[in-house]
Amino acid sequence: MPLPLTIIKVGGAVVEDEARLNELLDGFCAISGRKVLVHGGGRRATAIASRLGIESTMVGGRRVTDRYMLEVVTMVYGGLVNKNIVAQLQARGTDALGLTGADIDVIRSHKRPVKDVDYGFVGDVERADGDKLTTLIEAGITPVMAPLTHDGHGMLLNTNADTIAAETAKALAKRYDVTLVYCFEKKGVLANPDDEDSVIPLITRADFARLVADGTVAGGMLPKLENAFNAISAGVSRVNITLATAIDGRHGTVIVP
Ligand SMILES: Nc1ncnc2c1ncn2[C@@H]1O[C@H](COP(=O)(O)OP(=O)(O)O)[C@@H](O)[C@H]1O
Ligand SMILES: CC(=O)N[C@@H](CCC(=O)OP(=O)(O)O)C(=O)O
Repeated sequence: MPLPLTIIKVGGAVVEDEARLNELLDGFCAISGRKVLVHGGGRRATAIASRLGIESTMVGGRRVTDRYMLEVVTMVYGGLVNKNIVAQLQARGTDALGLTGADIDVIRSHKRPVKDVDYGFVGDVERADGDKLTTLIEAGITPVMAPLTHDGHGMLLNTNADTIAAETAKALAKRYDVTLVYCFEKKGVLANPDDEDSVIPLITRADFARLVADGTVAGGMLPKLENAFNAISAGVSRVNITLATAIDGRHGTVIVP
């Protein structure tokens, strides 16, 4: 029986809010056994870019990234957000190591080809290195992954954090019994986005298609669900979308293969 491993992905609204982030990090540290934290920080990047006079454009929940925005996200995700989370985990006695995809070549990608939309410097993942992550994890280290990847030719690329979480989960599912938890500021996937308590307990692919078609699911929930289904179809044992203060797997929305 493979050993259990938990991957928690924390979204931008929680990263942005010190009290909520602290609560999430307390919860993360309380999880026993092997674990990985993946963070976003999209809202922080939008705010800092705006202060620098750079406007943000999102298409289908993903950021269009020109060379100036790439500089901003590199600083914000790889520096500000990642290093603060690592320091907070160290303060709680968790031996965390912050990684972008370029560090130890852990996530390789290529620049997304231009189709209907030119996303600019956005990376589509080719592979995540489960072996190197396993080496770190088995040495007692907790990886903290930022939403940046690289192309192997010196170019950093912006990659949605939900994708980083799914690709990391898939790579680690070859060795571990992986639970992937997407946590954010809502209680789960909502049947009515205006009603915070309208959590859909369980979603199949057919439900997802219907929820997109009727507009119930939109924006940042699109990459989250696309990645959630990708993960559950590729060997990840459990995928859950839930509130950042309810990461024990007993709340929120469960993704069904
Ligand atoms: N049906 C839905 N249920 C919950 N959230 C939804 C739904 N449809 C769209 N959303 C939006 O998706 C957002 C989550 O996406 P995003 O902001 O990218 O989160 P994260 O930073 O956690 O990845 C929610 O804050 C909400 O506004
Ligand atoms: C290409 C792309 O969309 N990259 C994302 C990466 C950060 C992210 O996903 O952050 P959240 O989890 O907070 O949404 C972005 O720049 O917004």
